[in-house]
Amino acid sequence: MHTSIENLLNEIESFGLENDNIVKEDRLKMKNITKDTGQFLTLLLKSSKVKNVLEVGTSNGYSTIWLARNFINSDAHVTTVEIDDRKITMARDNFRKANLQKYITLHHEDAGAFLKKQANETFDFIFLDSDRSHYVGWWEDLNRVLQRNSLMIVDNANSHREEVNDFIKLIQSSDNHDSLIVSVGKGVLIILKN
Ligand SMILES: C[S@@+](CC[C@H](N)C(=O)[O-])C[C@H]1O[C@@H](n2cnc3c(N)ncnc32)[C@H](O)[C@@H]1O
Repeated sequence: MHTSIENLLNEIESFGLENDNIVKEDRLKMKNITKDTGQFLTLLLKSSKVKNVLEVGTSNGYSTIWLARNFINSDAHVTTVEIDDRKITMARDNFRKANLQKYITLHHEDAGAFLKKQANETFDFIFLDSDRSHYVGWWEDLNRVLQRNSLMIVDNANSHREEVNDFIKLIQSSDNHDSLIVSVGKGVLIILKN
């Protein structure tokens, strides 16, 4: 890993953990992925020919940097969507510090509205880490914009199982998808669209 990006990731990780311990309001928490989830995403991207990642839920850009740093000197790209004004500002600042702006497009928008506007099979990897109450409602569009033989990764499958349970059941009932929950970080649901 590029040393300055590694330092920046460590800084953002520490900031997020400290911030989320102090602030009471849910909206103000960073809720970043764990470092091992970042490493897991890296393994998946490095072992594949993924070109067009969609991340739903940017926060301050910690997971986006984990994703985009794999694309340095390539033509692959991360598109990421975040609704919160303050987090958009923080993410933009962190992408600049990481010098990864050219590999990232940040959309300041509701993810549901964003998904509706995307063409079929636009993305060959999706990382879903947003407001879990919307996942079932977003599924049709998430599935529509994902290419076949591609992965969608969903965080918090163990830490917030009750909130993602209906979504997990929906995926498990599909004949066109294989899925598995792995105990990395907060629990990661891996979905393969066949
Ligand atoms: C768990 S945090 C994302 C953490 C980030 N992936 C990371 O690891 O650094 C979830 C984010 O989703 C955003 N969010 C919630 N509802 C959203 C929506 N409808 N559209 C877009 N973003 C949304 C929240 O503001 C929050 O920043």
